[in-house]
Amino acid sequence: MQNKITILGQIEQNAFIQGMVTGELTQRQRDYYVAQDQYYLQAFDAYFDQVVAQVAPQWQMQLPVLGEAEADAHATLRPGSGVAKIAKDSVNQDYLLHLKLALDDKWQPLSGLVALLPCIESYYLIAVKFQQQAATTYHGWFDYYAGLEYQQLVEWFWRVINADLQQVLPQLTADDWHGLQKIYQQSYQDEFNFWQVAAQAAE
Ligand SMILES: Cc1ncc(C[n+]2csc(CCO)c2C)c(N)n1
Repeated sequence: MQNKITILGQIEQNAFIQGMVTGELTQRQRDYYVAQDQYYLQAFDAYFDQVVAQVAPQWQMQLPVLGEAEADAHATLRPGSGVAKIAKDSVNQDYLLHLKLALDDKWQPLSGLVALLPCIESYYLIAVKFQQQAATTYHGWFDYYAGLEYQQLVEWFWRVINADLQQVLPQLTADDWHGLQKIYQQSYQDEFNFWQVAAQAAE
């Protein structure tokens, strides 16, 4: 998991994240991020449902229900009319393809959960890290992802992955284990790339 820490560190230094912390993002950067994320979340929701359908009913029942606050978190980025004209980019497509392939991997739902975990946990870890120092401009974003409701979703993922891992561990070969680590790793890399292209969209 060493690499996770490295990539998360890079994400934290990314210019878009830092712009949310200091309150200095251009309209174009915000529009670009929100446009890409609308495409992303649409696909993500379907993948998420697919994975949840494969976990034990006991876990399904414990899945925290998120309210509408996430849309508000996005709204704090104040997207403008430029959003509608931005097409899905290749970083986004590569990320979604990676998720799709992970959901077809033989270890389900584990490989799906492991692929989706960085999407879920990285936002929480970023928000917790910068919540105290973030300027008021985009504070709603940090408050939402560091908040109790979102934290419960992250903890659900960690619990379900741990339980599932315990169960299948005896059957996992070294190659399988390596494959799962690579899936997790790649999602972190794709998260980083996603922030990078948004940062680069500055005018
Ligand atoms: C590129 C990208 N990666 C992760 C998230 C975070 N995220 C993914 S799904 C979801 C809500 C759960 O239904 C959240 C918070 C994002 N928004 N965009």
